[in-house]
Amino acid sequence: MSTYGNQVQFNVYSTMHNPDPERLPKVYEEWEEQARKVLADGPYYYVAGGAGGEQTMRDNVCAFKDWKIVPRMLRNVEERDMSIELFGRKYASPLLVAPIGVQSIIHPDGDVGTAKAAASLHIPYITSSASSQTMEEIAGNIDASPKWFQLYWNRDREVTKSFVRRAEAAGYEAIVVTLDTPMMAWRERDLQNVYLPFLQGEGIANYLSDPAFRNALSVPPEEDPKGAIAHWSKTFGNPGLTWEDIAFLREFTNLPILLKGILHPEDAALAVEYKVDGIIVSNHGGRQVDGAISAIEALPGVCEAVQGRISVLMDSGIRRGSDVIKALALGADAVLVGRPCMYGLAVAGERGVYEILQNMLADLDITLALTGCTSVGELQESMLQQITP
Ligand SMILES: Cc1cc2nc3c(=O)[nH]c(=O)nc-3n(C[C@H](O)[C@H](O)[C@H](O)COP(=O)(O)O)c2cc1C
Ligand SMILES: O=C(O)C(=O)c1ccccc1
Repeated sequence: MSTYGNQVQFNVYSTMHNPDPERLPKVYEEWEEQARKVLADGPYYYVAGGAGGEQTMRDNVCAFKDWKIVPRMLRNVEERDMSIELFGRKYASPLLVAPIGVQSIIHPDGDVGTAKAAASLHIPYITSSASSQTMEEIAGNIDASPKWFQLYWNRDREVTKSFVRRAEAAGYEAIVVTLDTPMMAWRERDLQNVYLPFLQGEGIANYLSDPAFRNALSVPPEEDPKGAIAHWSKTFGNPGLTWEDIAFLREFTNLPILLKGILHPEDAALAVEYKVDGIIVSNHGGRQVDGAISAIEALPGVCEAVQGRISVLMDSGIRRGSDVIKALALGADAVLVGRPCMYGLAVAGERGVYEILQNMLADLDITLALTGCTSVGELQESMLQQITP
């Protein structure tokens, strides 16, 4: 047997015979602890912090505990397959790397390092509109590996259109429109640390290199960087967005469109009506609305509304293989891994992200087998028991 899962499992276990000289953690929480040690307060809390009192951020992780896996036995789980299909393309596993902006504040390897780590494990990478390196540079570093582009809808529609065309030209295979961030939330940590990386010109590479963005400036960013940053701040978010803008985008591109940040079943139904290809159930890692429902709690209601008509992905709280199992059993087709990759990046750059993802894949493959399944498609809600507090 030479499945993908078996290969990652073998790679992970072989380190028992040849211990890693860097001694990178295997315990997930240790990555978090080490990241805390290597990052200064500003960048650390930018990544690890959430909106308001951070209740939703904590709930995202805790709510997974309300569902317990009930494993099945004697089911011959020797041959396994973690692959999935989305929009007519086969992917090696149900993991994707979540779009995360400003990775230059975490490690000099930045977005390119994270993207390369994902690519070497055949995991799709979602480039953020707020990436530190341009979408073209990131794409150029991962060649034919699967990649999607996350769109922050700019107030200037010409910039938005230009981003989509650039993403198409650079080989991105889907557009993820993030809906939950028309403005930055009330983030007490960042306010206290007086830390907003964009104001230092971090995370705006796609804008500074964009012809439509540059057109709107009276002086080029090279001559007046402060003016360019000020223009970015004024135009970045778009609180005026409505479903009609989604209808416009549907006409504008043939790439699959996913809406990220859906939590309400009625919005999920609207997404179907507006003919997008998928949604991502997410509360942005608890970084936007404190007090919002956790993503895993929202998932069953959303899947019920969608009835399999479009793809449903989820993020916010995925930390281990068993979390992936639960999300898939509750109806997700795939999940996005966010902060864990950033802790890996902080600790060991590209190599750290690779380790985080490889460990999660191996954990997922093993836990899938021990649950009594040979493919992720077999996962269903009847394999979980909900514990009501
Ligand atoms: C530092 C940081 C930056 C992020 N930047 C973006 C972004 O640019 N675009 C986006 O759609 N989501 C962004 N997100 C949200 C992630 O895509 C994802 O929804 C979130 O991290 C999931 O929560 P988790 O990481 O706690 O599992 C960001 C998250 C973090 C932690
Ligand atoms: O910080 C975030 O959560 C986020 O989505 C973002 C927004 C703008 C630029 C960079 C990241």
